[in-house]
Amino acid sequence: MIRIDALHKEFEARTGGGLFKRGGKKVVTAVEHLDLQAPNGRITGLLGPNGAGKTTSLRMLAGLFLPDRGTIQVDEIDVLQAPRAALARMGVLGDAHGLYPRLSARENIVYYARLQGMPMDQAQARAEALAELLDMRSILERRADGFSQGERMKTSLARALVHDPANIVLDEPTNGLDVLATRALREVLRHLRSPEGGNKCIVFSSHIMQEVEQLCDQVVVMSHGRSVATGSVEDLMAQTGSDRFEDAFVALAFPEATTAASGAAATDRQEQPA
Ligand SMILES: Nc1ncnc2c1ncn2[C@@H]1O[C@H](COP(=O)(O)OP(=O)(O)OP(=O)(O)O)[C@@H](O)[C@H]1O
Repeated sequence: MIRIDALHKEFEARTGGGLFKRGGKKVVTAVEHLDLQAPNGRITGLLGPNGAGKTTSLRMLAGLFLPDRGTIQVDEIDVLQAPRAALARMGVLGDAHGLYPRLSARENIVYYARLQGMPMDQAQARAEALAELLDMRSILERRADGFSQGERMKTSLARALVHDPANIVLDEPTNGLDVLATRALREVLRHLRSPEGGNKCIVFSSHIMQEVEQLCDQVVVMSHGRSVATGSVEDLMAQTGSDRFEDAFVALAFPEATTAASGAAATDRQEQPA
């Protein structure tokens, strides 16, 4: 189970400048008071437009960035106070897959298992089991440097799952995948969520509505760094009075655009000749 409370992160970004001019600095609030609760046996989607703060939130969850404020707990272990214990309970698939190109898929997985303190025979057995689960037997002995995007994703996912973590965190996992690879990933995530797959707590970020609609039990909509709505796809559609999830998302994530559009429509109606 993952719980995030009042998470806040700002960055100092450089602005302007040029060959003969010094640039300035500007504070960017990437995540502002974010709350999220992701239970076990459920897939929670973090859905938001570009720049909403999804990656920054997941990086803080994975212990890669320190938040300015707020708390993150993984199975009730505080990520800031006990990062190693919290990370041991998490499998993280980041945006940069970071495989060792000279190692085979098997060696990449086994190496990571050994870093987690797993004995060699157990690490090899785990690599075999994950190759079966992720349908990657045919690439297991190949070096990673020629891998396609889908093959890289599978190898990275196997590496993230090597220690059988109870919590799985994925940042835009379907980026660059074709329809078959996307389907395969969806099936794996559904399996991991099920009692047979271990009732995992799965959190993934996306800006693709269909992805979230098909997979998530719960959606947290992010906009401008904040969580602006939480609920099932049906809840969010009912909350916004929308027939389509895309409309619900636009109404929640871009309220200013929706208000402006309905204002313009009202003006148009008033200006219609009788
Ligand atoms: N290292 C950084 N320095 C300065 N600004 C940053 C940094 N990392 C993120 N930001 C800013 O924080 C905001 C949130 O970025 P983030 O990458 O978390 O969004 P996102 O929802 O993952 O977007 P996308 O879907 O485009 O990947 C953006 O305005 C981004 O420019």
